[in-house]
Parts: sequence; C-alpha cells; structure tokens
Amino acid sequence: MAYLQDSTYGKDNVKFLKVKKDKYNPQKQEVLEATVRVLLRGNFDVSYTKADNSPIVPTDTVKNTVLVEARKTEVWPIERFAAHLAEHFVGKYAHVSGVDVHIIQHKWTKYEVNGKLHDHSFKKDGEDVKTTSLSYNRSGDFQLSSTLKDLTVLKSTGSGFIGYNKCDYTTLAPTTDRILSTDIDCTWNFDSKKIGSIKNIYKLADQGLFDQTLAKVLKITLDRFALENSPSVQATMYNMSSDILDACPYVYNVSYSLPNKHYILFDLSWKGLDNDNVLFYPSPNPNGLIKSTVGREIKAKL
Ligand SMILES: O=c1[nH]c(=O)c2[nH]c(=O)[nH]c2[nH]1
Repeated sequence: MAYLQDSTYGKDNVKFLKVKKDKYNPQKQEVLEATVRVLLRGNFDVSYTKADNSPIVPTDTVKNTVLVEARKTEVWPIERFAAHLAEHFVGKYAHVSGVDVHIIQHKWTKYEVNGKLHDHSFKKDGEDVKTTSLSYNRSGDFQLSSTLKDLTVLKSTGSGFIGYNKCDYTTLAPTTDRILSTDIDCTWNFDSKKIGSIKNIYKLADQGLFDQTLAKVLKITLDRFALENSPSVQATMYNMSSDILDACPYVYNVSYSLPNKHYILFDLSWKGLDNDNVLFYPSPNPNGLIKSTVGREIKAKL
C-alpha cells in the first residue's frame, strides 16, 4: 500500500522588476529585478491521493500573489519580502502549515556619466547574484539564510598547494605559486534565536542588517582571497568563514562551496622554451569542489 511521505508545491521562476522612485526627485530611481519561488506545505494530501483539488491554492494564484504583493509592499531587502510572502500565505490560508520562499536578486549597478552616478541607468557588471531562502512554519519556527553566488575570482599568484597526501596514484606536482580561481558560492545562515521572530526580520531590515551582512561577506571574501597567501582552498575558505562569524553576530554559520577551477602550467620544454609561471591553459573539466560549513564553537560553562 502506497502512502504520501512528503509533498510541497507552488510557483517557481516568478519574475518582476520593481522601480523605487526617490520621494523628492522621481527621476532618481533604484531597481530590483527578482526571481521568486514560493512552495506551500500543509493539508494538501487529498489532492495527491484522492484527486480532490479542493484544497489546492492554484500555483497561478501563488504567482499573482507574488506580483500583487511586490506592488503593494516594500521588496528591499529581499529578506524582508521573503518574510512578507511567508506571513501572507500562512495568514490567508488556514490549511497552509508552512511556506518556503526563495528569492534571487539579479544584479543591476548604476554607472557614472560625466563623473556622477546616473539617476536611472544601470549596467550588468557581473553574473553574481544575491539570493535568500526562508522556511517558515505556522508554529512560528523559521530558518533564514542568504547566499552570494556566481562571483568569479582569480588570482595569478599568492597561492600554492604542497604537503598533501602522496601515494602510487598521485601525479600532481607540489607548487608554491599557482593560479587560484573559483566561483564564490557563500551561504550565511541567520541565528533564528537571535532574530527572535519572523516579525523582527522587518525591524532588522529597516536597521540595515541584511544589506550590511551582504556587504561584509563580499568584502571579507574578496579581501581574504587577495591578501592571504593561500595554502589551499580549504584553509582559505575556513579563514573567510571565521572572519564572517567574527564580523556578523547575527550569522549562525557560514557555508562555502567552491570549485577549484584549474589553470594548468603548459610544458613548453619540448619547444626549448621555459615557462616561468606565465602561460597556463584553463582546464574546465574536471574541477575540484571544496565545501565547508563553519559554525561558532559552543563555549563550555565553567
Ligand atoms: O586547494 C586545493 N585543495 C585540494 O584539495 C586540491 N587537490 C588538488 O589536486 N589541488 C588542490 N588544491
């Protein structure tokens, strides 16, 4: 006999762009382009097991809700809009027990014209995006995290890899000078206890917590990447995580997932040429993939 173990449903890839006009100068604007996913949990079992659609809030209604609420409420920062959507669905439908909201914020950056940032012209200056994920239950439990991803970085020196395990399968030569390149994917989980309740997300958003945390994560990641003589991806990502935990008291733990995008020194000796770490070829496949989650050490009570 089959039984429904788990289910969730909703709308994915709901896209909008919202314009924010300055109160005193409506030509001065900000934009937020977003891709939203809302998945509902709750008393929907009969729609799967008995072909009874009566509890289903159509995914089309979910899409409409995201767009109407984006018009009616503040969407900056995306953590606030995620909280608003989660509260909306749980508040409106008694049989919804929980909501998972995921929002991607696409990058638009103002650029300078005649030495001054233009009021309403933007360029796409990178593929990196910020995302947020909020899982919320009717009981009040919530888990909020945000992510910076697809930020591609490379350093042409200041990185090495030596002292690793060697066996009869090892061909890798140790190096104290290599290219290090990765696509940054960093997730910071917020401390739900410290935030207190989903309502406090609005207050903390007003205080700038979420924007400041993103700015700190970005700065720490880029600074560490540039300034540290990296002994390995593993050690560098741990140090980045540890810096973020020191700088961001509302962050509970930090996860990085970093591909090691190899650039291989090309052997030119057959041509009678040396290669003093100047000519490399990018080797997209295979790539290393290094992941870690770093949390705060629980101090023992003395
Ligand atoms: O920083 C690195 N970590 C590894 O685990 C590894 N493995 C490898 O082949 N090169 C590297 N580099």
